[in-house]
Amino acid sequence: MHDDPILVWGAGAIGGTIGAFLRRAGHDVTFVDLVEDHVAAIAGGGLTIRGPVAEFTTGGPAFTPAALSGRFRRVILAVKAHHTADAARALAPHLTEDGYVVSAQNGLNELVLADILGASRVIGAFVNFGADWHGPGDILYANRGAVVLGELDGARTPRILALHALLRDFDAVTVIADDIFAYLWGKIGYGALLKASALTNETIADFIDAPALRPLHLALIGEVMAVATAAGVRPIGFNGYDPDAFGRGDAAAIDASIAAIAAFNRATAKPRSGIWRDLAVRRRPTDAGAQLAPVLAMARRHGIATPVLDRLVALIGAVERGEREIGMELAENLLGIATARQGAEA
Ligand SMILES: NC(=O)C1=CN([C@@H]2O[C@H](COP(=O)(O)OP(=O)(O)OC[C@H]3O[C@@H](n4cnc5c(N)ncnc54)[C@H](OP(=O)(O)O)[C@@H]3O)[C@@H](O)[C@H]2O)C=CC1
Ligand SMILES: CC(C)(CO)C(=O)C(=O)O
Repeated sequence: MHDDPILVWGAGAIGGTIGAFLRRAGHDVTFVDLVEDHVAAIAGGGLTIRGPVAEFTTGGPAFTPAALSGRFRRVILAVKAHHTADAARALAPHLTEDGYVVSAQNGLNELVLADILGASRVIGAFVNFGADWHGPGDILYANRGAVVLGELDGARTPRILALHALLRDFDAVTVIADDIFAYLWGKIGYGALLKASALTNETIADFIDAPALRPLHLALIGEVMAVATAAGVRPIGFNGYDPDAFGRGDAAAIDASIAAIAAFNRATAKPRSGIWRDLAVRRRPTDAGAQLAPVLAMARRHGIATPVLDRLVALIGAVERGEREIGMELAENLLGIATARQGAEA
């Protein structure tokens, strides 16, 4: 172990999986998490990765934020979007002036991190592998998926090359992007489908494959693409998702993309999204609103209507507050907004 230590902040499904692989590869990894019994399990050598991709147990120094001391040059942040600002403020004293935080998250958290830590101390990342935290030290690594890194300005710096080499010890096909925001916006479109699927108990694959829901899929992605275009971003696809197909309304290419996304999501041990798991299993607030907040704010700034995304956030909020129950009725409610919108535009 002679490289710079790595701090994983948020050692749940994503942070725990990446950190465990790096630890197994011989890197000096320290873990931070709010969940005390999970921290104790990791510190006691009981961090288990299980599932179809890999099975092993490791461990390493692990602390709650309050118990951590020292400063680090390399931090991997993997908390949910609604915890990003709190985590950034808590980790700031542990980040060296010349260090960086890489956001292994869904959403546009890089913008929040840049505000709090300064843009030069932030590296972007996009992750689409599947994992679930099942209990202290117990993480299901359900499927491999795209892992992409990038400096916010796309530069090929020595630190991005070094981070790339590091993360290839997690997934050998990790790539560096010239425009990481294009990938993050790609995940926002794809993620809108995942969020809508979380209103039901359907698997992601069945939800995406349902012909009756196609107007909803088109409306969700259409709204995201409209905001991305206004923001000057051309989203990039991954793991079957082809945003260009949706952007140009190419029916055959959309069919192929939908089929490929469904196939990708059938080959996983995590058939439902993290948001569904928070709503249905863990019964706690999700980060759906926080992931979409900057997108909806940009839509408002550009005068773009997003009725379907607005209703999606509202319905997830209603489930979080216990006012609505997950079920197909909620997807049909959302579908009604989508078809009304498409009718008005026809
Ligand atoms: N899981 C997946 O398959 C995928 C997840 N993602 C994204 O990855 C990110 C991480 O998600 P995931 O790993 O699933 O989430 P998890 O809830 O499994 O892990 C996050 C961990 O961070 C802890 N935490 C929350 N706030 C803080 C804080 N301020 N300081 C330290 N620890 C904190 C959480 O504790 P507590 O539980 O108490 O909040 C939890 O243990 C999210 O942005 C998610 O959308 C992206 C692709 C796939
Ligand atoms: C479903 C998954 C793993 C992406 O494939 C995801 O991003 C999530 O659970 O939020």
